[in-house]
Amino acid sequence: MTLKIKVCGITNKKELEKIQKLDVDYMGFINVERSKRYISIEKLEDLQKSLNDKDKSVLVIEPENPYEAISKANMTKIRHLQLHSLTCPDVRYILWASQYYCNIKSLDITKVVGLVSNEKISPQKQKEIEHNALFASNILFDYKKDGLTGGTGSKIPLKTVIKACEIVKNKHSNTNVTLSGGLDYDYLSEIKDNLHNFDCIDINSGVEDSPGHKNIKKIKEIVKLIKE
Ligand SMILES: O=C(O)c1ccccc1N[C@@H]1O[C@H](COP(=O)(O)O)[C@@H](O)[C@H]1O
Repeated sequence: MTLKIKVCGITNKKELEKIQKLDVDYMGFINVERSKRYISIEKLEDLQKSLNDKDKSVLVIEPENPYEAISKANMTKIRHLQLHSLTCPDVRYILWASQYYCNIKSLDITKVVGLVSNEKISPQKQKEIEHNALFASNILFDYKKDGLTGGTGSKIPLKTVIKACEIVKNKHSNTNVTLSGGLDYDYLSEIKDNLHNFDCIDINSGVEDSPGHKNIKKIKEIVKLIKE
């Protein structure tokens, strides 16, 4: 299977239109207030009108509870959610309640799991990864700093994230794994031979001129490196 590419943190129509012409599989819109790439639900709805393939949209959120996640999926009609908060039972509830109450059939959930820079995965972290692998359709591994994930621009040690990926696949081989955290062209070139471990890569701050402003040339170089 070819490695998929998600470009995250798109904030404006001009860049969206250029990015969607590239061989990119997913486009992420960040509705997390603490983010420098934050966009409101209203702006997001407007951007969605310029998208040729709405199935490529990913709504990146950090909800306080499952109801907030369901409500945002309902409002935006985006069927891929990337959750930077909540627990496994919450994810289960979102999947059930979105079908039961909102008639949302196929909600696709990416659960973000934060990893830190020390190389060992603790038994507790292993459990967290295994539980998430059972309920989410995709696990996104990101660098965790001060208890938070998202937009840190920092890389997870490769050994650690490959081990984490093995834990997911051993628990539930159908669950996809996305590599994230400070990915840029130079790093991706360096680790190219290890990318077969993952289903998708998520590029964000590593392809920007400034937060929320994507450098199309940098994205094109990565697309060429991965897809050609
Ligand atoms: O990018 C942000 O500002 C952000 C803030 C809050 C939640 C998620 C955010 N982005 C996601 O963070 C990862 C890694 O980004 P980076 O490559 O380290 O900049 C990526 O999945 C974005 O989707």
